[in-house]
Amino acid sequence: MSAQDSGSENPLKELARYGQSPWLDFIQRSYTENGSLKKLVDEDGLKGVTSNPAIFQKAMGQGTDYDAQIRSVLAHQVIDAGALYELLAVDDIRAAARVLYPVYEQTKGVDGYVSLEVSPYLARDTKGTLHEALRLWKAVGARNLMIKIPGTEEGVPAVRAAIAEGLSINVTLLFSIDAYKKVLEAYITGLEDRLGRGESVKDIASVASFFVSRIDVKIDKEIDDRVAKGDRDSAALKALRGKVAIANAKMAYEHWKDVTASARWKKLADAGAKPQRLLWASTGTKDKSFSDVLYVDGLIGPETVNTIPPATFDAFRDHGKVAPTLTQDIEGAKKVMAEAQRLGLDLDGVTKVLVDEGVASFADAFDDLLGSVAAKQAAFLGKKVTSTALRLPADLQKAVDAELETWRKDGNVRRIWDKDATLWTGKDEASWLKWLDITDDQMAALSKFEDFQAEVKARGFRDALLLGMGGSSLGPEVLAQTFGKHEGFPHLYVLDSTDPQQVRDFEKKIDISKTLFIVSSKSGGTLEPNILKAYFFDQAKKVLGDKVGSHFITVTDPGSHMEDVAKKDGFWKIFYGEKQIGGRYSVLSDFGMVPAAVAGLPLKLLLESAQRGEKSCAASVPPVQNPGVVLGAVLGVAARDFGRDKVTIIASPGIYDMGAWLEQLIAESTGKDGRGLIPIDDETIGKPGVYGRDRVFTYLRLAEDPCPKQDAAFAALVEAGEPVVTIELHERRQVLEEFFRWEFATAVAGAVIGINPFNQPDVEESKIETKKITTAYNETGRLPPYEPFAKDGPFAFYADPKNASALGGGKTAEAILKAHFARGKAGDYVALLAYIDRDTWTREWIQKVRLDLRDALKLATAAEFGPRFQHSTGQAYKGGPDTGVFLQITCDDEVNLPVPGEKYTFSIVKEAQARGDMEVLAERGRRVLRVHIHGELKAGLEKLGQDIARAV
Ligand SMILES: O=P(O)(O)OC[C@H]1O[C@](O)(CO)[C@@H](O)[C@@H]1O
Repeated sequence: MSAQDSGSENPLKELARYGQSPWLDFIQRSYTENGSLKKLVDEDGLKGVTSNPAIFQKAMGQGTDYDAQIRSVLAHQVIDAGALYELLAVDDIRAAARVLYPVYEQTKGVDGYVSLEVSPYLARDTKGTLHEALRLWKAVGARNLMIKIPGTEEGVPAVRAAIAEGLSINVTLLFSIDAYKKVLEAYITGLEDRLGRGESVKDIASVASFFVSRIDVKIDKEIDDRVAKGDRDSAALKALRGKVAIANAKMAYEHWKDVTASARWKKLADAGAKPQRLLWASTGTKDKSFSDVLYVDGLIGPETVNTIPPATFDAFRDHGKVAPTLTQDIEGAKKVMAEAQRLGLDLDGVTKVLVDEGVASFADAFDDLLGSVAAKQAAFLGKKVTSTALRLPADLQKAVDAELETWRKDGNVRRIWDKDATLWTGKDEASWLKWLDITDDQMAALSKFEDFQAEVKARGFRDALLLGMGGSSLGPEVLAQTFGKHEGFPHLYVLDSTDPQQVRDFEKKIDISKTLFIVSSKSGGTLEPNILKAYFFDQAKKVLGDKVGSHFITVTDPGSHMEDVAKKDGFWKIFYGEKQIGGRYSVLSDFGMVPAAVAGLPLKLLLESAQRGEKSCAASVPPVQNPGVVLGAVLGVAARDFGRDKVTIIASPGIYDMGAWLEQLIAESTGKDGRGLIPIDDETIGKPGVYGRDRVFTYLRLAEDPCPKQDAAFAALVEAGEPVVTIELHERRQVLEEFFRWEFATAVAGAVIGINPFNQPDVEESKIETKKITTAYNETGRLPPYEPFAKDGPFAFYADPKNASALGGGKTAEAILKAHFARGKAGDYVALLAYIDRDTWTREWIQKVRLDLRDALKLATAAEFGPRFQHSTGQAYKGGPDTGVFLQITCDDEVNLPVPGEKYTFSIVKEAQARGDMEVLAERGRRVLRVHIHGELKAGLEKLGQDIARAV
């Protein structure tokens, strides 16, 4: 017969007679909304509510309670999973606090509290905990709130500081008397700090959450194990089962009594301070052989709280026994403790482990919770965000899963956002991470770009020509190619070549008198944008006279040479880059935003898409749900553990140019120290049989305009068991989301393979070699001599002695090419490095040749134009894995153009760049051959293509 059936008082209510307040260790929106919580207050004398990450995980991770609010938040905000969780949690806490507020008033602030825990990730971080405690306190804004802080070594100083700040604190995860003593001391000292400053201590409350049942679980297990092994103290050990936790709690209470009786406390009490009450937590019975109300029945005493899980709460209402047990039989409790010590039960060890496990399990629960929120968010956003499907061979998938779990356990996503360089090589990585939150800054500065956009429109430019290399041109090129010309705005062209023919081609496309020139260079010292600026400034001056400067703007880092040039030449505007963002990570900084503004693109929408990318990769999004981490883990693990280091990028025709931007990002970031990923961009997809076993295929599929041929080819790859990552962009502007995601993924892949993804140590070398040659030319008017080792028809072949001798002495083009390509073996790649005009015809030509090579050799191929690729994939070719077989292709220039102020011409620069490139490749022991085409280029290329096809 239950206590209530028998007509006696409700045991829960009766607790009050002995000075104990029952709180509920549970919170759930529907429970608060449907009046269940209020009913407990009214009928059971409930006096408080506690929550923790595990409780929220149960509440939010399952069911649909929160769906309506999530949808409405997502309709108005671009937000990350952590911030979204917090909005929901804060609302829940506020709602529960409203229900409990009458209790708070009636008890004059002794009871009626609702607890909200700081992020469990901060359990070892004093500063972070305090900051978060203050932030949450403000966010909830309820007097009857308690912020929950773990009583770890690092948490204790935060408790003191938070108390001193006037917060009410619930100190959680206490298992040992020692830890509890420190917490009580922190509380008292915090109050004293306030008093010392002349501040009131009246409105502050605190509880110390002493965990009970978890101790028995551990100790009883130790007992059972020893008994099972036939311990000679078996009988004595068994007698302690289910007793140590309560005895331990009683000892804590004895300490509390001593301290609150002290003169030190009396001083605070006289000033109106409330004692920090002991709160019994973890009071659900785990061992079914014990009473289900063991940890309530046994711990009833004055000025204490028991926060009771719902099932135990119901059980206690039904058959709880109310008696002043906490202060009874203290001698017995002492004996239990002494006996435990005599028998060698390791209570100290157990309580230490329990703290670590407690921290870890709340962190696990929080990961789980944030993962559920992130997954829900992605599902509700639907086509507003890109979606990703992995189809990986089982062994790769397994390794990726393991990597993701390691990332979760180690909190690596947070380490990225915390700018922890030790995630990579522990060098200067932290100084290169401003790209992480640049999008938020840009959004805040939106009006600056919109005003500029309006000015550009008002000036009626017909064309815009961006001059830059690598990170300063490839992002803008994607924007220009993907979004096209916008009514009322100039046509955006991007020029990143020193090939005089190509420079001339662009000059012909534009009307100089109606062109806005964008000189784009982070360092401001890069050769190409400088000489291109010199050339076009000179040309424009002929047309525009003194007004020439008003047709030029620059995007460059503060203090750069280009800033000086722009000031001297009276440029219309100077936009600045961020010094803490490297070129290839700069597309969401002004390096992308300025050309986007010029081209008349919808800036807010684009930034919103970029922000979606940023938020989906936020510190709060656990690895499995984090699209940047997942992609980075796949690419990193595939390369590191499976030799699948050729990241093959295929994009739908509408967004094909993404590949060129990705090439630089991936290659320059990861290709160093003999390791890295080799991007294979725009290699027409073939049948599964044409590939080696060194690929990961990434398919950027534009769902609004897909290519059926690509779809079918990818389906065949999946069928054949190749690793395929399909990223679906539902609309074009999601390229901005993907910009961020790939930046993040590259940083992750860099950590997985163990390199610094933010430097480019090998690029500099070829620049130095180039400079030597152009300087020599300026001094002598001639290029240094350079002799081919063989000639055949229109072709002259060059190589350093080592490479030349490796080619076996063949004299014909076919024989030389055959010997060269025969050097490639499984797992290698072939790269065509063409220092020629990059136009439709040459692009088709190079594409055909690379496919001939791929299909014959079963090797991955790269088709690159110089000097463009030097600022992109060049780093990986020189510093990455030694798996490249390079054919450099150069030509006589039919057209040449002067470089104002220099003796050398564009043609000389291009030659110097090709030689510099070749020299460094050779010096690094790479397999490289140069073929120079004399005479007419098209005929020469056609013949070269035929010779290559015959050779392989
Ligand atoms: O913007 P800048 O400084 O002119 O540099 C252009 C490109 O050159 C590189 O330094 C490589 O040479 C890239 O990293 C960079 O994106």
